[in-house]
Amino acid sequence: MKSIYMTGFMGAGKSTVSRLLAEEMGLAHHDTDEEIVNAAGKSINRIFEEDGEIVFRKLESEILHVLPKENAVIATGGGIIVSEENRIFMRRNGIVIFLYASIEEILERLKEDTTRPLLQGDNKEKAASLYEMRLPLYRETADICAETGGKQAEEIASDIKHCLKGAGLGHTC
Ligand SMILES: Nc1ncnc2c1ncn2[C@@H]1O[C@H](COP(=O)(O)OP(=O)(O)OP(=O)(O)O)[C@@H](O)[C@H]1O
Ligand SMILES: O=C(O)C1=C[C@@H](O)[C@@H](O)[C@H](O)C1
Ligand SMILES: [Mg+2]
Repeated sequence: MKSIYMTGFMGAGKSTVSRLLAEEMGLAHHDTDEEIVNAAGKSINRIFEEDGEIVFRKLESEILHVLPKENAVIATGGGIIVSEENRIFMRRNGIVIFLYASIEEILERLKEDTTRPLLQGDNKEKAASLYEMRLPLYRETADICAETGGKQAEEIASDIKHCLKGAGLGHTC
């Protein structure tokens, strides 16, 4: 089958849910953020600090293009959809699943997190404006939208699997 690209804002649960979904469906699992860290040999924070976001985005797009286009579940980074070329690539080559969580839920999930450079500092307005700017891009790129609020990762993975099996594409949220 075509690979599954999981998209959504930071903290939506892409890394967590994609791993479970891959296990449940017997597919390979990849995470663009992990691949970037491995390729660069340093953390995302350090890439942003030492090389800048533009270099990070270039690596992210390169990695997206070389990951398997079949039989894999791929967790993407929260900003992958900012590039139109990446959006077109994912739509053309795979099934795109948008994990939706409200900004309140995201800020709650990530309140202790120090690994996401774009959310460092206690600037909720900045996070909310990035979220609002990206929301239409997640929506327009998605084949399936999965609501994550109030659900455990296992339940979300299982909902997605059933949706895919029933070919119930086209959910909105
Ligand atoms: N459904 C959920 N309910 C509550 N917490 C969750 C849920 N899914 C994930 N989390 C928690 O939220 C945090 C972020 O999850 P995860 O790393 O999977 O997000 P992500 O979408 O991959 O983020 P990023 O875009 O930054 O890579 C983790 O601490 C994880 O345990
Ligand atoms: O939303 C974003 O722009 C990001 C999300 C993370 O997955 C990482 O890719 C990085 O922290 C940037
Ligand atoms: Mg992740």
